[in-house]
Amino acid sequence: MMTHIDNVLEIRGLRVAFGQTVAVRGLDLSVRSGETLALVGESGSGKSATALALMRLLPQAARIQSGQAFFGDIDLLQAGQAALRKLRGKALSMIFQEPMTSLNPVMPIGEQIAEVLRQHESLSRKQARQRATELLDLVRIAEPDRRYKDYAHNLSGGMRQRVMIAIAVAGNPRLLIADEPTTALDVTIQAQVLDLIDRLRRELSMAVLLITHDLSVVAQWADRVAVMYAGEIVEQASAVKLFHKPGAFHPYTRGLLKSTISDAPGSHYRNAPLYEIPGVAASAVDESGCRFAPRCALALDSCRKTPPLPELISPGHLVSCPVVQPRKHQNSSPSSAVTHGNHDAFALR
Ligand SMILES: Nc1ncnc2c1ncn2[C@@H]1O[C@H](COP(=O)(O)OP(=O)(O)OP(=O)(O)O)[C@@H](O)[C@H]1O
Repeated sequence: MMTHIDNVLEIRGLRVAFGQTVAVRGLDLSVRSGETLALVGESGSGKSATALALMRLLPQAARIQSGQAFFGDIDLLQAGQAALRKLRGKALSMIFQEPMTSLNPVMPIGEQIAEVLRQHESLSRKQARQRATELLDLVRIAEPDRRYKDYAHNLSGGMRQRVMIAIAVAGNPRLLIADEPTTALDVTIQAQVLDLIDRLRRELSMAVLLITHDLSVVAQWADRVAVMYAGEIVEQASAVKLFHKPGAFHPYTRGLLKSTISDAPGSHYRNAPLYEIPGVAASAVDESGCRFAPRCALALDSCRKTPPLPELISPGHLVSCPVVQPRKHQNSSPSSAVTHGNHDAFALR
């Protein structure tokens, strides 16, 4: 097996558990070469567990129960440590939320980059220094020669994240996994860092799997969006479709969209009132029916019993919800949808 020619990564049936808690339950997802795919969902939905499973960096307490994740012809979930060492930081790279914890506090940042370079390729000290300085320049750190000798604590949060990005792209990755890369930063710095990642994506022809809970980030920087709820992908669509076109969306996605005041130019959710999805996130143990049903105003009786399967409702738009395909379920009674007077999903179709 290997990935389809257009895909850099193909995940099938990924299941990750922390003891009894199933964090990721049968996740299917592909990342296309060169695209930014945003993996979106609220805290605890399993985004980080997915990323860490792909990198094979899950904590001891976690176990990959099943699945495949093809990166070229390598199944990341089966690969041995030697194969993983050859991939990580090179063809497959990751940046994390808090760069301070990943940088060595007692080694100048330039030297840290040079050291990573020397692990990748056989470079002389001088060549590694030269290339590290170029990388600092690539991530737009001014006066890279001088900054080479700085320590992490001399840098602002945004600069530290730039250094981490320089390290992550040093091996020319085909896929960069960015897990909440800007959550710890001020909003203006966030935009700069995301712009940087996007520029590098184009210049280095890499794909980006952007993990975030922030839909305004998605609207601006993603090509496609996968919405995750309680360990499953409930919807996949292009960002254009999600933010700029009316349509039928998964009730959870609609809640997310409504709860985000999107500043994206032209977004039809712009200035929408802040909206909270009622209820708490699904218990990670309960297995039956749709995981979102207990919080869903549109849930049918059948939703509580049968897990919904993903259906292609328009080109490139997959939804796991029978309610957004009402014509196929004319005999079911959309009881709560009627009593709540919430016909959006039907009206928009
Ligand atoms: N170290 C751990 N031990 C036990 N359970 C964990 C651990 N890490 C995560 N989990 C559980 O796995 C599930 C998914 O967590 P994960 O961190 O992947 O979510 P997330 O969507 O990335 O959330 P966040 O945005 O808060 O990081 C959660 O239900 C969480 O309780």
